[in-house]
Amino acid sequence: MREAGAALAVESRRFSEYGWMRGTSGNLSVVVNRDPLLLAVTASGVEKSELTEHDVVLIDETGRAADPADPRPPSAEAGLHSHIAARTGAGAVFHVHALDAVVAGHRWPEGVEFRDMEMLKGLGHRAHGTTIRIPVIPNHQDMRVEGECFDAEYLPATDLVPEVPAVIIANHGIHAWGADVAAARRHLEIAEWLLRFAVAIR
Ligand SMILES: CSC[C@@H](O)[C@@H](O)C(=O)COP(=O)(O)O
Ligand SMILES: [Zn+2]
Repeated sequence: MREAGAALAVESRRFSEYGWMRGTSGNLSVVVNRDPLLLAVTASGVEKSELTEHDVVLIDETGRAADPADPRPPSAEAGLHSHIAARTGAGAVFHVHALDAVVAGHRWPEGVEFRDMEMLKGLGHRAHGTTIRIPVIPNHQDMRVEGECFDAEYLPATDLVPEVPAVIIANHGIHAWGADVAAARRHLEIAEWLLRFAVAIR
C-alpha cells in the first residue's frame, strides 16, 4: 500500500499542477491484487495537491473499504474505479476534473469524435483512417448506476480495434485507465490534449 500511495501521490501532484485536480477534486487508484480484486484508492476529501503516500485506502471489487483497521473513507467515487478495473482489466484508473474535458462533454453529449490526428496513436489507435469516440455518460452519485452507464458505452478491444481508454462524465470530469500507472497517465494526458484541441478549434 505504501508503494501504491507513493505512486499515486506523484500523479496527484502532477495533475494538480496541470489544474486538473483543484481542491479535493479527482481521485486515483491502482490495482494491488487482481484476484480477488483489491485497489488502493485516494481517501475521500483530501486536498489533491497535498496528497501523501498515506492518503490511500484499500477497497474491494465493490468499491467498499477492505481494511477494517483503516477508519478513513475511500473516495466517494471508489465504486467506479473498481468497476472500471474489473470491466477493462486496467491496473490503474485516474479521474480528474480537467476543464476542457467537461466543456467537450457539454458540447458533444453524444461523445467526442476524432479522426486523422497524430495524437490518436497515444491512445493505441491509428493516426489516420478510423474515427474514435470518447463517450460521455451521465453523472450519478450512486456508483452502481454510474457503472451501468459505463457498461452501456464501453467497447472492449477486439482483434481489429483497440479500446478507447477514457470516458467523460457529463458536467463532472473524465476517467482514463491503463495497464499500469504510466499507461493510465499517458491515456489521460493524450485524451485531455485531444479534447482541448476539439474545444479550441470549435
Ligand atoms: C470538488 S470534489 C467533488 C467530489 O464530489 C468528487 O467528484 C471528486 O472528484 C472527489 O471526491 P473524493 O471523495 O475526494 O474522491
Ligand atoms: Zn469527481
